[in-house]
Amino acid sequence: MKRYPHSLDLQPAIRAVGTVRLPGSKSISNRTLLLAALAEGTTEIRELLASDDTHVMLMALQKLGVRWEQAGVSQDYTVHGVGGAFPTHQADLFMGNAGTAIRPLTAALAVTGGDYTLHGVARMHERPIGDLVDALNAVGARIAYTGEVGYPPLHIQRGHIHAHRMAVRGNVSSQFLTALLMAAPLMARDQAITIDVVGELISKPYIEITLNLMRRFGVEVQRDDWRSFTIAAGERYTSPGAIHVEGDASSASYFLAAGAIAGGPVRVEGVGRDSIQGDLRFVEALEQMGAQVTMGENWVEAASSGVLKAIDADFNHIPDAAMTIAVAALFADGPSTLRNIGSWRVKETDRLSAMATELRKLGATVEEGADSLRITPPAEILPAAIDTYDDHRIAMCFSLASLTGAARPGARIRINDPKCVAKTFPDYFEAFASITKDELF
Ligand SMILES: O=C(O)C1=C[C@@H](OP(=O)(O)O)[C@@H](O)[C@H](O)C1
Ligand SMILES: C=C(OP(=O)(O)O)C(=O)O
Repeated sequence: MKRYPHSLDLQPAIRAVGTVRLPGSKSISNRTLLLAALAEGTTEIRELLASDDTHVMLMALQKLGVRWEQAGVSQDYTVHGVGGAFPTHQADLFMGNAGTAIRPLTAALAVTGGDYTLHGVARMHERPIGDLVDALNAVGARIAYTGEVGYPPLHIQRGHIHAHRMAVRGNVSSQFLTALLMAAPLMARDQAITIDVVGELISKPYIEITLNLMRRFGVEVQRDDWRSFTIAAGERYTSPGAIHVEGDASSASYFLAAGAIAGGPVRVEGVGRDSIQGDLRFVEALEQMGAQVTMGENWVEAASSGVLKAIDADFNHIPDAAMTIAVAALFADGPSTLRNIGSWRVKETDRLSAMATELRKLGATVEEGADSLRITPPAEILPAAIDTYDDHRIAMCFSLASLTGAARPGARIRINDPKCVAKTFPDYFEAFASITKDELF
């Protein structure tokens, strides 16, 4: 893995311009790995993301007896599907801090049967999983907490699943519904299964990614809006042969915001107008702020010729990319408000509180609500050492404060513990350096 120093100093840059080839989508990579493992047949996965989160998924699948090979030093993998049940019935699995690994694997292991323990880094043991465990145990799974109730570590034993209807709460994380949807065909052997969402569902576009990939692996889900999802009896995953992983739209947000703040154009390659990732809707927020965005089949570009406009919007549908808007708001012409982002509190860190603290270091006035942030930009961005809380997105989005916008110049930014970017984007700072210039041409 990459080596970064304990802290990284970013000099102010007066222009952002260039092209970045994006790493693969985390959400698509980890879903594809699991579906390929569960499917009948062999799947070629092209351009899988290389990062901590995909590493824990690959290692877990290996421990579960799934065979896969990497083609040389490329990010192309061959996964030999096991056709429903994992060959290894006992395993201790380290999940790091990957929500996209622990949640779907918990459901898949609980319904296929065996004796498994799942644990992760300290923060993983503070991230809720109770709604998913409740939904599974209610239909006969046997999942126990070995630490605090409601949180990993988990001990999964063979249960007796008898379900034609399940219910799951959707207001803490959409990953619980994603996990049940992906595991449902493993349960729906003789009868259809309906999953009802109880209460509000957050982060909805991630469910579209789940349904899209399930469809590519041969399983069609009938849905009633966002309320209930039905998987017919006898559906099973079959390999589509090959799957190409799109570039990561959340990772794209940093470069596109750089183009919007500091002139541009900045182009990202690997994701484009047919993307299945909701985070691409981040560009709508950039446009509202006054940036010019253009999009092709496999690229997106952002530029700006003036002062960014303040924004007041609901960001529930793009919780990850919304962090990028919070830093872009430093360059706006007035106070911005980000609403409906309460899920930030249960991610890599309490992101609402951490973002407020770090934005204040740069001179911003920040009001932290229960599920919102109001950011008033400073007259001048102050030099600061940004703490990253082991949160890759904090490390990445605060790099933007080193850019010079039309409203105010960027500052000298130190990023403490930058290596946390390895969760989704190990080469982030090299890619960022490649588009920042300290002279106009
Ligand atoms: O399903 C997914 O791939 C994800 C869903 C989102 O989580 P929540 O549903 O918990 O908001 C997002 O923040 C996370 O990075 C990836
Ligand atoms: C919330 C995130 O990750 P996870 O998939 O672990 O939930 C994230 O990547 O911002």
